[in-house]
Amino acid sequence: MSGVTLSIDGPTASGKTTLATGLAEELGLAFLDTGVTFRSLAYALEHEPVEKLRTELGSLLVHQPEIHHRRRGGGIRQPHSVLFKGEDITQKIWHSSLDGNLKSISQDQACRREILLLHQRIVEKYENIVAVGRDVAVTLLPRASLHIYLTADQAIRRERRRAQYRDFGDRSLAVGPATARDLENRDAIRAMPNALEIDSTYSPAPVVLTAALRGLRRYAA
Ligand SMILES: Nc1ncnc2c1ncn2[C@@H]1O[C@H](COP(=O)(O)OP(=O)(O)O)[C@@H](O)[C@H]1O
Ligand SMILES: Nc1ccn([C@@H]2O[C@H](COP(=O)(O)OP(=O)(O)O)[C@@H](O)[C@H]2O)c(=O)n1
Repeated sequence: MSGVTLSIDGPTASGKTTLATGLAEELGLAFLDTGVTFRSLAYALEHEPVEKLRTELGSLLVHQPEIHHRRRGGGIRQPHSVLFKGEDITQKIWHSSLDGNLKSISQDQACRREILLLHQRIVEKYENIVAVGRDVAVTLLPRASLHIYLTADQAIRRERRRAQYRDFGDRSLAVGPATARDLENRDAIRAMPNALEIDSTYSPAPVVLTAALRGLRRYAA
């Protein structure tokens, strides 16, 4: 299968990253986590005013997506990384103290437009890519081979996040209900002809991956 593009949207801790990684590994895709860019801007906002981030984003921030080999070849060919003004900030963007900044960035429409331009320049470089976020089907990859909306009950998502970050005391455990943007996005995806909605509440990650691969075969055939 060549020219595979996939979008995955859904609320916090629904399993987007897990599914994207599985698909990237299975199919040898680049993996763009758009949330990483939002988190990087939240970090950058500690150092630069938002006006500068908006107008100079393309030169201030370099986001390299992860690139996977096909499963039999194995492993990650290039790990994801983010450089801000040349400094590698990949490990610095997860701290819960950045939650307020993250909210400001994600609600700033001008910032969202600049972030989208940055992501469009990234996806143009890859023939085979999976992108993950909150609005990627609608904004970034409207012509993807398959659009996945992944969901799970809030209590389950909260429990998963708590388990995931058990050994990372400085990370945010905030898991809210699906936001208005999530629901608007879900409805837009439901209206797309090549869309697949997966509820992972009672489905372990390998089952979700199998469902996504089956969906891809159906729509990309
Ligand atoms: N289908 C699933 N069933 C159980 N746990 C899962 C499932 N998918 C992901 N997880 C776990 O839930 C946590 C959050 O998943 P993650 O992929 O980081 O979510 P997101 O990217 O949507 O925030 C991780 O610890 C992951 O291993
Ligand atoms: N395409 C995107 C990606 C992330 N975001 C915001 O950035 C935050 C961090 O992204 P993330 O992918 O790490 O988020 P979670 O799924 O872990 O909540 C999200 O909670 C959203 O507020 C967004 O608004 N649009």
